Amino acid sequence: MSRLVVVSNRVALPGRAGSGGLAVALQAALEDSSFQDRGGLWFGWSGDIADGTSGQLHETRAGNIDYVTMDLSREDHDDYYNGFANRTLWPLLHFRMDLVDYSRETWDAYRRVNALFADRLAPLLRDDDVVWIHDYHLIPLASLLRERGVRCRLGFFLHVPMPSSDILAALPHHGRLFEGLSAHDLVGFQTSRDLERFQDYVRLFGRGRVIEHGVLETATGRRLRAGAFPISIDTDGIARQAAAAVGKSSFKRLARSLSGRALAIGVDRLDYSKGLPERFRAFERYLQRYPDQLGQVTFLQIAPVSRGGVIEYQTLRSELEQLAGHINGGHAEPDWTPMRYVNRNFPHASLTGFYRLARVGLVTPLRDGMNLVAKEYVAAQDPDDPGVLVLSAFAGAARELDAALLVNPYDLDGVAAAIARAVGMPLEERRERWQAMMTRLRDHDITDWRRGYLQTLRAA
Ligand SMILES: O=P(O)(O)OC[C@H]1O[C@H](O[C@H]2O[C@H](CO)[C@@H](O)[C@H](O)[C@H]2O)[C@H](O)[C@@H](O)[C@@H]1O
Ligand SMILES: O=c1ccn([C@@H]2O[C@H](COP(=O)(O)OP(=O)(O)O)[C@@H](O)[C@H]2O)c(=O)[nH]1
Repeated sequence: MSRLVVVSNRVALPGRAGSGGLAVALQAALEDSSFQDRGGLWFGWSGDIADGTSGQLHETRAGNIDYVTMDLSREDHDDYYNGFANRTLWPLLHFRMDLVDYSRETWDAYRRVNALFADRLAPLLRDDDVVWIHDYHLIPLASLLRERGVRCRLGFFLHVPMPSSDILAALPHHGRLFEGLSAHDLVGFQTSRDLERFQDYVRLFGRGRVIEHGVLETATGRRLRAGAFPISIDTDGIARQAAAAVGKSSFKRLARSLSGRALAIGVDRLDYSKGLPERFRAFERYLQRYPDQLGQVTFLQIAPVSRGGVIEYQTLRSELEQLAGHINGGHAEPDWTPMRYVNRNFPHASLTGFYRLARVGLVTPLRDGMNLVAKEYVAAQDPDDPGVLVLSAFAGAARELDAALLVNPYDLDGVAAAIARAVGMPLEERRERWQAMMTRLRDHDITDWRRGYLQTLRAA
């Protein structure tokens, strides 16, 4: 059986805390016991900024996984990660043309860092490896590996949305960037909508052809497979962890602090794609519109700081601080604060308990590739008394979790109404909705995602 080599910008290094669905999901996929005996290599950025130049490698091993990571210099980190990846591609891929940065320097740095990834990775590869490259940071990597003589099977998975082709075409270098994808044997997306939009792009702007659904011919005449592979979670593992969390002090402290009130919870990186200002405003709208429920719900928003070096994220942080203060200032009582806003990162072992305690899970991104928090919230519920998921129709997860209360995150009245409905929902309806979502998550867990993708890649 061939070795699996996973390549991503973000690596979940053993013993290092961090948030973000890609690292959480890949770690779960690689740790799966049914896979462990084959072993694997995870290659990516070390998370550290070097004093000098980029490229210093670090190696470590845990279980059957080798981790090889590379430092970036301050300049490369600023221009590749903060710059082209997170100020150009991230807003573009999340339908935010208004936030796209068009500077040419960061595009050069993006190409340079991808070339360095290729230089360092190519000597580590064997011809019978299966290489699985992840996300928008590394779109050109496969073509750069091919230029360096790499012949093994190469797959790509995009964790974020694929926007409509008209949006992609607004990027000055879109042709050069996206033709790099054709060096892969398989390109995977989160949902069939993302796949369809990519096929439209290849047809309308990429000078390629759709031979049949999921089989494309690019401008260079090369054929590649493309498909939808919705990422998932370790469903049973999360359920077990949540049940066990009830005995933990973090769970008990939070439960005590609610004084019998219902909890609504949001857990998101502090990112404008997550729709946090809209969610805060919708919660305020709920407080205004449903006076009969006033004082019954406490909203806890956990939002660890993310990409703090990027100006748009700094601005968002200030906006949220103001909004949280405004909402509490206007609605708090001497014995009740409607909103709690926390910028800390919590380990999964605590988060799963918080999810289980929450009567309402608020997951309302403006756009999201998948959103694993939505899936984790469902898996963490008590089957006898499950909470209600309020989920944005614009998250990839909404395609599978359609038994949630689906909302348009821009429609504050609609979100407020969904919160009120969730708070008052009878037990029987909560159980029915939860059961439908949990069945889906048990059938399509993280192991199913990894197997489905890799089987298709091996067959491609
Ligand atoms: O690595 P960071 O810059 O700290 O950001 C964290 C990750 O954010 C994005 O996650 C995406 O992947 C999730 C799993 O597939 C998905 O559920 C979510 O919708 C996406 O936003 C990003 O795509 C990753 O590369 C980052 O590591
Ligand atoms: O304090 C936190 C906040 C988030 N997460 C995890 O980070 C991931 C976020 O993934 P998601 O797909 O929801 O969004 P992303 O951050 O990748 O855009 C989930 O597994 C969360 O449980 C965490 O471990 N601690």
